[in-house]
Amino acid sequence: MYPIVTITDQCRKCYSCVRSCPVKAIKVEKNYTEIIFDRCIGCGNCLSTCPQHAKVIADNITKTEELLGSGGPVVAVLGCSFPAFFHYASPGQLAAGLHQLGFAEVHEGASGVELIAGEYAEAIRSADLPLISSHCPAVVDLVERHYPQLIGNLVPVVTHMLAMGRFVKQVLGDRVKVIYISSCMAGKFEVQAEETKGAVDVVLTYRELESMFRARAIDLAALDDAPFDGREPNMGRIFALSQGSFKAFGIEADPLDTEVVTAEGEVNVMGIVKDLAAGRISPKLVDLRFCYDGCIGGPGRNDDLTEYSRRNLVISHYRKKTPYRVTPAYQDADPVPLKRTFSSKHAKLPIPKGADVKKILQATNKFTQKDELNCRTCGYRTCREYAVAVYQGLADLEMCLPHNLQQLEEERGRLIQKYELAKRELDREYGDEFIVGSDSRTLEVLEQIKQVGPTPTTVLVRGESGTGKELAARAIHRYSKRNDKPLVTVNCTTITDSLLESELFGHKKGSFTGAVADKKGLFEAADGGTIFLDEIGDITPKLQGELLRVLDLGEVRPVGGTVAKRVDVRLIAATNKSLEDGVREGWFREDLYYRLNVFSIMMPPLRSRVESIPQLAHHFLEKARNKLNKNIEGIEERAVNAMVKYPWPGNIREMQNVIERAAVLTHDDVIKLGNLPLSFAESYAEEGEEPIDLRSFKKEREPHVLRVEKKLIQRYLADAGGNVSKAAQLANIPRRTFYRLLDKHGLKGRFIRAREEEFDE
Ligand SMILES: Nc1ncnc2c1ncn2[C@@H]1O[C@H](COP(=O)(O)OP(=O)(O)OP(=O)(O)O)[C@@H](O)[C@H]1O
Repeated sequence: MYPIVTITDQCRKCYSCVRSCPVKAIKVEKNYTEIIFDRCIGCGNCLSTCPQHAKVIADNITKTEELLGSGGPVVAVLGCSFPAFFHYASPGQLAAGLHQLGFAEVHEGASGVELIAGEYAEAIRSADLPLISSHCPAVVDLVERHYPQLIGNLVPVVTHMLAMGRFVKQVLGDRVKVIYISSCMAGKFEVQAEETKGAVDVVLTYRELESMFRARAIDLAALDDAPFDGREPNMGRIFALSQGSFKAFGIEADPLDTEVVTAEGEVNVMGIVKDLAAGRISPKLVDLRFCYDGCIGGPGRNDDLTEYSRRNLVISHYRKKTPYRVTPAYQDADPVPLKRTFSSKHAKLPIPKGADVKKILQATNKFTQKDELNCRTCGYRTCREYAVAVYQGLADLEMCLPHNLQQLEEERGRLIQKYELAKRELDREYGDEFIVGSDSRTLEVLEQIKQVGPTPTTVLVRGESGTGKELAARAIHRYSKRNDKPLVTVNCTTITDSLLESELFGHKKGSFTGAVADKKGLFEAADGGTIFLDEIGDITPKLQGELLRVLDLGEVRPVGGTVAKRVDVRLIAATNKSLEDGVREGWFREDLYYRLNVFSIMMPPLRSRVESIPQLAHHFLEKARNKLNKNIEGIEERAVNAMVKYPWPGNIREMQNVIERAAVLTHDDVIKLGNLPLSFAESYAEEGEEPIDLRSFKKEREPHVLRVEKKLIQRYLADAGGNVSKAAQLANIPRRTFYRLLDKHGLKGRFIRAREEEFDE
């Protein structure tokens, strides 16, 4: 298991981790960033810099608890910096707390420092090339993974942590499990390495230990001191401090010395390692620690304390006496093997050619050197470094912020253009003359709209389907003082109830499956403007309740949220259902009904707007002409009359469709009666007819059929210019049948005569 885990859906790709990673061991995936463990040195920078806490330490508590519960002996070894973390308890109280958790013995890691001190002194004596200390696992990883040419420079001695693990296991036997507790992250990587496996079983951070105490309600400050086990350390206790290793190893540090170099912190360490690798420096020993302030500044440090107070706490522990249970087994133990080897873990990445880098730079709009801003927002120091990382698959193109901004700007321009087009299209669809008609009912509706438009009153628009309810809502908004703000239209029947709720009121992240982020609702989108809820009769009582709340309190509460937001929205609702029936039958809330029905407008059906039919017909022709881009000049009078005569249902949309269809069908520059569906010709033919005798269907039908048949024959002949063969073709019947029909209706002689006269001329 890798010691650092990415919580992928928490990552927002801010590239903080990329910026803070000293060895670029972060790969950018589509939705998150991931650690490349082959390159990672375990410095822990990505943990502390992630603002979303998307990089976390893998859980070692479970493993620790498993070991403690297994019945075998488990020994705790506390890192040298422990006094700087558990400042609220004495070392003895901490030891007592660890015993309560089930640890058989508690040791100080500082003893391990004293175990390896002699090896260090010997290594320095016999070295013939610059030595690099190997007690900081992050430095060891840095060399093994990124500067393998320096592997021979590493002091071939285990860290004090591993020395302690080997020491405890040598005395107590291999059955014992050793758990090392410190502020170090890299230690977690170190115990997994092939060369050092088995010495320490688990590495915990102080914070993980603290949460174990909390889970078991162990209050350290309330415990009596318990003695430590093993060998009592001395100078090893100051190892965690800056330059503490020299004191602990017995090396005299002299500030004027250029042979023994010491450096802490990422920048200094990286600088010295680079210098060594390049052969620019060759001191006798470089003592490196990756963390600033040494090990008391490790990634798992106690951030409540300053470096100064952490240092003081360690020094005061060094000076004080700590209770120890001294046993001969440890005092007289044989020396443990402390040598170790290192190996190259360098993962080679492909090296791009100049042309590859250039191509990547160009893909992010960098054509000249001036375009390379080196702004570092992508996490890389220079645009070229970033381009190389893209080539190596570590970074991706969308990480370049200036490029992204430019793309957004371009995209914005494109969207504005699209929006303008769509708006123009809409204006064409719902032109200024939005409600056409001069019949008394339409005029009455227009008057109502003009009156209610400028007020803040809620309006309920009623009427059959396709009678122009939405048109009326748009007109009301246009007449209102909010007409510079949005009109948001919602059709309440097209989506499910739960989705409609989140669409209208918004939702909080995680409030239901798929709610991956907070989302604003349409009420918020319409703030300052108007919302039009079409088919309001179809919403469920639960949603009716929420709606009532918005109307009463003027605030919306997002799904899954607790805090309501104020909105200023005017509501226009429409329905083709009888809400009164709804109230009676219980599917519509009475309180909401009264709240909506403050001002209601009834859209008249087409059948009661007969007077306006010619006007509407020309209006719809105009629309069809624009839509089809066809040059149609008008509608022949017969067709208009047929439409007036036609027993329309209520739906005006139907009339619009009839005209659009006719406009598609016509080959001329006018729409003719024949372009309308057949039923129009029939009803036109009935014009002036005597009242129908409903008593005998057969008797009544015959003359109607004959009349229509005759009219049709005449129409086909007219359309074919009197040419019988062509007329038969248009009617899609045999020529002989057509002749028979001409004969039957007494038209034969007339037409044939007419044709003959035509030829004579
Ligand atoms: N008086 C009118 N003048 C011009 N066009 C109209 C008129 N009435 C209706 N229309 C047209 O008829 C179509 C239907 O209108 P609208 O969508 O407003 O009706 P609706 O009552 O809201 O329909 P539904 O009940 O299906 O939601 C639209 O294309 C609209 O332009």
